[in-house]
Amino acid sequence: MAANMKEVLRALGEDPQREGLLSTPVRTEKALKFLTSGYTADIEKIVNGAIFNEKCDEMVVVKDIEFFSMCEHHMLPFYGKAHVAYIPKNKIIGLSKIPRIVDVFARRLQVQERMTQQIAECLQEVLDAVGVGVITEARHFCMMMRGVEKQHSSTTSSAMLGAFRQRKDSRDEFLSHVRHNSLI
Ligand SMILES: Nc1nc2c(ncn2[C@@H]2O[C@H](COP(=O)(O)OP(=O)(O)OP(=O)(O)O)[C@@H](O)[C@H]2O)c(=O)[nH]1
Ligand SMILES: [Zn+2]
Repeated sequence: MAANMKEVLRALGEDPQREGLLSTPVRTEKALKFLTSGYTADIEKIVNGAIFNEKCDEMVVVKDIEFFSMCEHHMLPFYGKAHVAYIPKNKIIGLSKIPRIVDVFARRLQVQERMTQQIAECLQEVLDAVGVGVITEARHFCMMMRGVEKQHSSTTSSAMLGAFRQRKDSRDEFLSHVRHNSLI
């Protein structure tokens, strides 16, 4: 990857041998590998057995989870917040695992819609929940720095599974949590 980055620098009209760029191909490779590390993540390892039997069937919401992803069309960042909810079937997940799962699917070349769906499907598979809902809100650099150059537009995408798809009251409860300012 680093060798190819050298060629990219040359194609840009740069001199890869100048001092400031000498380590750039290696740095870029490292950065890109980190930003796409979700491809090699192991969900089982990440969840690490943190699934607990608990007599609980009320909605759990973890909101305002920041994420950074890369659009697969331009390889430019899109970033924002994910809001995740589930209704347990007497099985709950360690709370920190939810942002970890968000990162697994954010750290890839993505479209926002697919990322949102993948987060929901992964949680559903891990938890066998009554329902899972995911809403993401993001700003896309490919729409800001270039192209249509809109600085203020944001994109919302959602994936509703199980009860969240079938029942308006569950969806509404989730949406009211997302809309309300934090209590703390
Ligand atoms: N649905 C969706 N589209 C995205 C996402 N990220 C980037 N895009 C869009 O992907 C499209 C690619 O369109 P093309 O016409 O092939 O590419 P382009 O000529 O660079 O398009 P412009 O951005 O309009 O200049 C653009 O409309 C982008 O806004 C995403 O997460 N979801
Ligand atoms: Zn893009």
